[in-house]
Amino acid sequence: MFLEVKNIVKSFGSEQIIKELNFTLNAQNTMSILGKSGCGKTSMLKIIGGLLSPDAGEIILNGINVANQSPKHRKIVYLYQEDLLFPHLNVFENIAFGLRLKKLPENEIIQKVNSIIASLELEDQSGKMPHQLSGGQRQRVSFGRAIIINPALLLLDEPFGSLDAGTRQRMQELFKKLTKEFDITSLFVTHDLKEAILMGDQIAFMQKGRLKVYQDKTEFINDKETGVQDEIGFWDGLKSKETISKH
Ligand SMILES: Nc1ncnc2c1ncn2[C@@H]1O[C@H](COP(=O)(O)OP(=O)(O)OP(=O)(O)O)[C@@H](O)[C@H]1O
Repeated sequence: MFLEVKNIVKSFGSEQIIKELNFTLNAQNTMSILGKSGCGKTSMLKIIGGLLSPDAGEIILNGINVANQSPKHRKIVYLYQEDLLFPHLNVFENIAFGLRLKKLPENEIIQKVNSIIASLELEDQSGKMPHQLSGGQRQRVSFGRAIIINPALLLLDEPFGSLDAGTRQRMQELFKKLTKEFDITSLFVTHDLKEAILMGDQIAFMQKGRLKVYQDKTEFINDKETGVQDEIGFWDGLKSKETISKH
């Protein structure tokens, strides 16, 4: 198993916000995590990424317990909705940043960055500064910056939350393509039911600090707690009202 999270617990004061977190994830798979506001999703990602210390538990990544390692040693990238691009660097340099830190030869940097820019369909934007880009384009640059350093695990916190429906759909398709192309393993937090189903090889639902991982999408869809049945009921109700009004 590529990622094993074992018995993670976390409290703030008397409030236990993460309760016995246990799950596993195979390499090159995406787990969608759905849950209401305040249920503990961001805290869980921050613990796995090393930005928040758990009170107890283990995070085993590729056979190594990283729970006590600093964030920069974990090879985990945490990407959230408000992407953080360097405002004074253009698209190419924002994406190249991680490689420059590693002091790779210039020709290798150029080749790698241009190849990612092409995969992200950003060829025409390469010289632009972040403030000259649309929200969806900025989000793609963030992906590029994350992917180019080959993270062992990518943590995505509602990455498409601020995008309009059409851009969001294109980003979902692009993300699917890139995860295959770059062998990415990821946890994908979303508030959107459809997105959770589309993006995840596995689906989990968080409620009051407890994570329930489903065996398959059917089990997730049939669980009344997730809200999928209410959604289906809503559309079915609308359809039958239309049928009645047509007659
Ligand atoms: N630094 C902190 N100190 C005290 N309580 C905190 C802290 N950070 C988070 N919490 C609490 O922990 C709980 C979980 O917060 P978290 O941000 O993980 O939720 P979330 O599921 O990501 O919510 P959202 O979907 O709204 O982003 C909330 O009750 C929140 O108030």
